[in-house]
Amino acid sequence: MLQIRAIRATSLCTPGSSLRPLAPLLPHLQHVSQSRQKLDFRENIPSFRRALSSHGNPQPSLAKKDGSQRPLSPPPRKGILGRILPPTLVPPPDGVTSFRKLIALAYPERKTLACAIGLLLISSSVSMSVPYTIGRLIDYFSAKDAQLLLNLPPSIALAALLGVFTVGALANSGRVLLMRLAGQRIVARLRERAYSSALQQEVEMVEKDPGVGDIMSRLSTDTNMVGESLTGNLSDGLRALVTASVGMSLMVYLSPKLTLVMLSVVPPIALGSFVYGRYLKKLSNRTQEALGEMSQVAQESLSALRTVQAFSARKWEENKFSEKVANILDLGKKEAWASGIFYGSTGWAGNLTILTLLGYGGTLVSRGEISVGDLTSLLLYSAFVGNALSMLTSFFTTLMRAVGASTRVFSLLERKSAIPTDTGVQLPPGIREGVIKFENVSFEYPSRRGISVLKNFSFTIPVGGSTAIVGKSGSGKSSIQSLLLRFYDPTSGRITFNGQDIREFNVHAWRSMMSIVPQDPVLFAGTIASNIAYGSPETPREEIERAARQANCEFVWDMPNGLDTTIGRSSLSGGQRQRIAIARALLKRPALLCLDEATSALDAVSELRVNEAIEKILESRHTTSIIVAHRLSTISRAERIAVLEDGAITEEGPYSLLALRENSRFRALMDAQLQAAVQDRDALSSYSSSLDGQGQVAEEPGTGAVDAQGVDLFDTGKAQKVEEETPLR
Ligand SMILES: Nc1ncnc2c1ncn2[C@@H]1O[C@H](COP(=O)(O)OP(=O)(O)OP(=O)(O)O)[C@@H](O)[C@H]1O
Repeated sequence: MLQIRAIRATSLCTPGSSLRPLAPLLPHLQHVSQSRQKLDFRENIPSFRRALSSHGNPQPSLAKKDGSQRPLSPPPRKGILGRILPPTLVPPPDGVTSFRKLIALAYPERKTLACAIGLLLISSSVSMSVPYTIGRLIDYFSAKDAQLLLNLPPSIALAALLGVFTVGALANSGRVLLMRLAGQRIVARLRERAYSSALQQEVEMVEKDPGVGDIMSRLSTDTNMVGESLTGNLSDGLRALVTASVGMSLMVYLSPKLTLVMLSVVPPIALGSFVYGRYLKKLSNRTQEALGEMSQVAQESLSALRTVQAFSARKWEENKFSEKVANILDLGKKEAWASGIFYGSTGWAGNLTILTLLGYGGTLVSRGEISVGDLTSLLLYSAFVGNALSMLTSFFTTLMRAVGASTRVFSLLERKSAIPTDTGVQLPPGIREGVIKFENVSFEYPSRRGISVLKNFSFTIPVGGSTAIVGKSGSGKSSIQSLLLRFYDPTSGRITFNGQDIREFNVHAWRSMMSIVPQDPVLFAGTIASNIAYGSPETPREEIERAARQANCEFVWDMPNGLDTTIGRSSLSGGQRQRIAIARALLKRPALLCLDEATSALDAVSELRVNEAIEKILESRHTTSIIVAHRLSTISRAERIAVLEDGAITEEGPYSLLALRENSRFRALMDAQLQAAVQDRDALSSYSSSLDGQGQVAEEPGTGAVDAQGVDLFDTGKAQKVEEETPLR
């Protein structure tokens, strides 16, 4: 997930009937929680609202001060309720939609679930026969004329009962097994789809809002909750429903009067369950959000453990994490209180019912209206029914949690990226080369509206050759590359390729022509070979090897397993990672290469090896290279230089021209490096003379400054490499 930019760049790219009366309220519950929390990105990310309006949202909208859009008129209210009730009372369709989507998720498992439900009916029927059988047994042993089972001899009747119970137990095992299997498959599908959707989102959404931690929690906890509620919970709910309805019918059959007494406690419990379920759903949504924030904090600090330890910031990080944990704990406490009160009061109501049944039932027995066996069966059935009702409550609360969790999963699953990946035209076949133009491009980062990075930026990148973009740190050099790679789209203006707006191209097709060498290349867990062939696992071994040699990855052959050496995120040095990234880029033979040179200083030999590798790319006439350059040694190798200041190009031309022009913006910008180069040159001269004339250093033309590889940085012709050993700095 953290490596989403790299991945992008390589173009990888009928609920229980007892609940039916509550169904119309579900959307309302959901609406309440959505309005308080950031459950749905579509409602909460200004960039997403903007994206909706710019990607075919038919609703006319007005721009708000913060740059977001607000609809000109509220969406039309549909349905009879919509026309009769005031807007605040009309349940929004989202909740029901989520509910339907949940059911739709289980659809592929319909056969397994149907079998499981069949087994459930068998096992429940067997369970429901137990209280009746016990009643018969008691009457059989206490009264001489009573029958045990269908006038059968006792031994056969007992054997038949044993057989029935065995069948019930087998059916129950089968039900649990099938439900769990279906649940796991639903979770697996949901995770795969949600992950795929996350990989297709624009980088801003994944990197910033809601962030990696939140998405991870959607992929793990939320999906699990959804799968569990659709299978295990659904099965338990159905079982409870069967138990409650069959139990109740048998109670009516045994004694309608006693059943009526029991029913008097059901409505208050049902109401309590509903209120409790509502409250729990709200808490559950907030807990999931808080968990996401906690993961985000942990993920951030653990992935930067070196920095945390180097700055002895453990305590500080612990405090940040504790804050998030405390938030979850608070919510957990609220849930604990609600559960305690709820279960305590329902238990108390249950016991009161049993007492009433015993008192009133005893009177009926003494009057001879029912037998002792009947009273026993009734008591057992009422326990069964009470248990089933509490299971229905937990079914309802789990379902509410699942609806909350599913809203979070669905909002990720169905989110359309601000940079759509499934639209746009393919590039005309064979067209790999073309002039790229930035036409009056202005750009602001979605997370920093109001702060212009580029202002009316116009710039032409000719076919082939290399262009180095230089400018102060933060001047927007990398942003230009991000726009080219379509990690973002311009706020206004356009970027064209052969005259066509690049937004019209399918983003995968566009990116497949490009390659990047980022400032701090990311390596994935795997072998060096798999990292070089990233995104193209079928690449022949010889090509991988050739690319590695071209990119000067000679260090690979010093490793125990060469290209098959397993590496991780940080198991190589910066210079080595850059060279692997260059090999990766060379292997792709891109039409357009964006290279963001590392700012960190490399030792002279590493710099030489990296620069030689870069030069291989620059030499390719089939690749147009755009280099965000920091080191003079790299800048001097580019054919053209563009100086970027205050979001616009202030100077453009070949290196030889800009380096020698008095008062050029380029010289002002690179002054410190040029001075250092002159000093290096002096040091080099005295070192050469001390070697008794062994080292030859070019004196003319230019000012005499050379870079670490002996390239004359003030050469008025194309920078020439001095034929000598790499000098020491
Ligand atoms: N993802 C982002 N979200 C918000 N602002 C950003 C983001 N990336 C960069 N910026 C800001 O945009 C401006 C330009 O950044 P950019 O990385 O393009 O500069 P740069 O010239 O490449 O800098 P450097 O040479 O230090 O790499 C900076 O002010 C930076 O803080």
